Amino acid sequence: MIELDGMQVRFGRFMAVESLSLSVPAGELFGFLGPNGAGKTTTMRVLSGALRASAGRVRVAGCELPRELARLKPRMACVPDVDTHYEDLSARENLRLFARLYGVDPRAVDTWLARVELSEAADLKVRSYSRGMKKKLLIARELMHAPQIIFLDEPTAHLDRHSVSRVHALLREQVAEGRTVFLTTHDMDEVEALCDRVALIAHGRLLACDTPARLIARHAQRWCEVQYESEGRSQRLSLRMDDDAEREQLASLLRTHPHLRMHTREPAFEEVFRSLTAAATAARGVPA
Ligand SMILES: Nc1ncnc2c1ncn2[C@@H]1O[C@H](COP(=O)(O)OP(=O)(O)OP(=O)(O)O)[C@@H](O)[C@H]1O
Repeated sequence: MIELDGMQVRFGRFMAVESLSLSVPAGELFGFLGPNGAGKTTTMRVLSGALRASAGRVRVAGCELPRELARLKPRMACVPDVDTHYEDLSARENLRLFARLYGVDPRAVDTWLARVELSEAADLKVRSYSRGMKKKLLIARELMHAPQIIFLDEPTAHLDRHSVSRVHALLREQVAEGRTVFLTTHDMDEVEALCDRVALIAHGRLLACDTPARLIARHAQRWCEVQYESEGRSQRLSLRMDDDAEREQLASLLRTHPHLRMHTREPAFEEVFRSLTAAATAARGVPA
């Protein structure tokens, strides 16, 4: 559904994305992650046709970009990280307007208002909406025409926990129906809960691409939290179980402190993100 081959984006002499190659099949929920300024939004703008790549090949839903953008547009949705509503219209009026533009059955408007839990507020002007409500309206507006490929820039930023679950459920429904979802996020719990696969970029370069579970197994440490008494004082230590010296230190403590308390900490995706981005920053000679 998405094929990037050696895609580059330069702004003047600054290289924002450097030779990015990625392949995302149909029906996948794909997360695109990276620290601030990594090149995520820039990449998404290229994929959705808002920006031309400086080099490389870009293919989305069978359309070669930028040449076949007009053919891609009706098959695609793009939920940006800024609101683009008509603020002086109500939510219902906004959706009706876009339903007409997209050639969608107007009855879908009420269905989508209900799906994003905005039925009660449907006739209020969007100007009075909270940021979370505006984001949910934007998602409804963009999903209403059943696009094959859905791009979302931080779709759950500013949403409360209940709304995050609602949006996650909606996105899972989309992929269950064979559509493809490509989203950016800074929320590492969201990555583990939602994404089939993720790509991690920093400084415009791809660092890793795999399932969250495989990335955790490969890049996250297993920790053991240890608590024991020494010279009348309580001591706490976090020891890495993949490090020979620290494993030996634990064995030694177990011999000398039989009442030691310990528990293992499950590795989380947060640690994959931290370790890979810190290594990428160090490789550029910049202090982390
Ligand atoms: N139009 C532009 N002109 C010049 N530089 C730009 C332009 N757009 C983006 N950049 C630069 O390209 C780099 C990547 O920006 P981008 O917005 O893609 O990052 P991001 O990964 O989405 O970051 P964030 O998580 O903060 O949203 C940044 O250094 C940014 O300043």
